[in-house]
Amino acid sequence: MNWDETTDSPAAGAERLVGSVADREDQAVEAALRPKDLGEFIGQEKVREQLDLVLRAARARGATADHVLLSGAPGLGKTTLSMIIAAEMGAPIRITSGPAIQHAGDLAAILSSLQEGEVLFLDEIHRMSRPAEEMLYMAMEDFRVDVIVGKGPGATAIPLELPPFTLVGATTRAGLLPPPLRDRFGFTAHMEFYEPAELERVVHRSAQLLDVEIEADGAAEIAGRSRGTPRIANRLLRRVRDYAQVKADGLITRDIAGAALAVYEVDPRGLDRLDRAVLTALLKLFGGGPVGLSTLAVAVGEERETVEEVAEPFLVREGLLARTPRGRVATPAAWAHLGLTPPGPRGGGTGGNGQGDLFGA
Ligand SMILES: Nc1ncnc2c1ncn2[C@@H]1O[C@H](COP(=O)(O)OP(=O)(O)OP(=O)(O)O)[C@@H](O)[C@H]1O
Repeated sequence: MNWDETTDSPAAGAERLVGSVADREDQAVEAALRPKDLGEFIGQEKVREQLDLVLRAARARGATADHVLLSGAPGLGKTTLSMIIAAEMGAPIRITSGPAIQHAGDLAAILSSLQEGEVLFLDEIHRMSRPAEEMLYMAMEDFRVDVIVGKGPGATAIPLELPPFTLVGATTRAGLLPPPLRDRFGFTAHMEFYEPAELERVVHRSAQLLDVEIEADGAAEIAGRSRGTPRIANRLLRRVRDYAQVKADGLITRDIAGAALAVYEVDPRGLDRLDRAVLTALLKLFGGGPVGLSTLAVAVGEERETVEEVAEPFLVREGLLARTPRGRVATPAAWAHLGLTPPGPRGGGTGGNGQGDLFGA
C-alpha cells in the first residue's frame, strides 16, 4: 500500500469524524491517552523493535541518539513516538513544526537554546522554508550553525556551536524531503496503518484510561470503522461513549457501538456520508465509470478538490475505487459494499452513460 497517495489532506481531515487530522477536542484529550513508553505503544512491531535497538545502544554508549525520521499518515502515532524517544532517553523534548519555522533565524533561536541530549520534534518537516532547511543540514551533521549578522556585502557568518541533540522529524510524505535532508537521519521509520486487532487494543486501552466499560465486541466494532488510525479509533470511542451514556447504561456493546456510529453516519467499513455519496454517484449515475473527477464532483455537489483529497484517498486505499488515466472506476468491492449489482458485459444492471469527463477533467 502506498500511503503517499492515500493520506487525508490536513485541511480536509479536521472537520470530519473520520478525518485523521487532530481537531480541537482530540488535542485536549490526546495527551491523556498517549502511551508513555515503547512497551505501551501498540502495533508497529518492526518500528518498535528497531527503535528499541537504536535507543538502547545510544544509552549504553552514553551518547545522544541518532536523528530519527518518522513518516506516515496523520494520527498513526508520530508525535507519541517522539515523546517516547525522549522519555526512553531520559531527555527533555521541544516540539515545533515546519510551518512555524519560516526564517532561518527562527530555527537558529530554537537550536541555540537546546540542552545537551534534548529531543527536538519537528512535525511536518517537509514544510520548512528552504533557508531553514539548509541551516538544519549543518546543525544535524556538525552540531553547528552559521548565524548571519547584517545584510548585503557587509553580512558576516558567525559560527555557533550547538550541544548534541536528537532531531525527530515527522512527515506524511518522506518522498517530499530533499535527499540531503533525508540522508542526515540515522534511522528512518515508516509507520503503517494499523490492523483491526491492534486498533481493538488501542480502544480497550483508551476505554480503561477514560473509565468507560466496553465489551470485546464493542471494541471490535469501533476498531473496524477506524480506518487503520488510532486517532480515529479514540475519537469514535468518545462519540460511542456519549451515546452509551445517553441511550443506555454506559456499557459499550457491539449493538450500542453500531447504533451510535450509524447516528454519525460512519458505516461498518469506516466510510462516512461523503465517501458513500461519491461511491453511490459513481455506481448509480455512471455505471461504475470510468468517469472524470470533475463530473463526479458535480454529481455529488462538492468541489473537485474535496472529492479528490477528502474522499478518494480512503476509497482507493480500501480498494473500492481506482484512479485510471480514463477516469475514476469502481471496483467489484464497491458494488458489493453498497449492495448493488454491477452491469453485465452488454451494459445491463444499474447502467451508466459510460462517458468520460463531460467537464474535460
Ligand atoms: N501505537 C499506539 N498505541 C496507542 N495509542 C496510539 C498509538 N499511536 C497513536 N496513538 C494515539 O493516537 C493519538 C494520535 O497520535 P499522535 O498524535 O502521536 O499521531 P501523529 O502521527 O503525530 O499525528 P499528526 O501527524 O497529526 O501529528 C494519540 O492520542 C495517541 O494516544
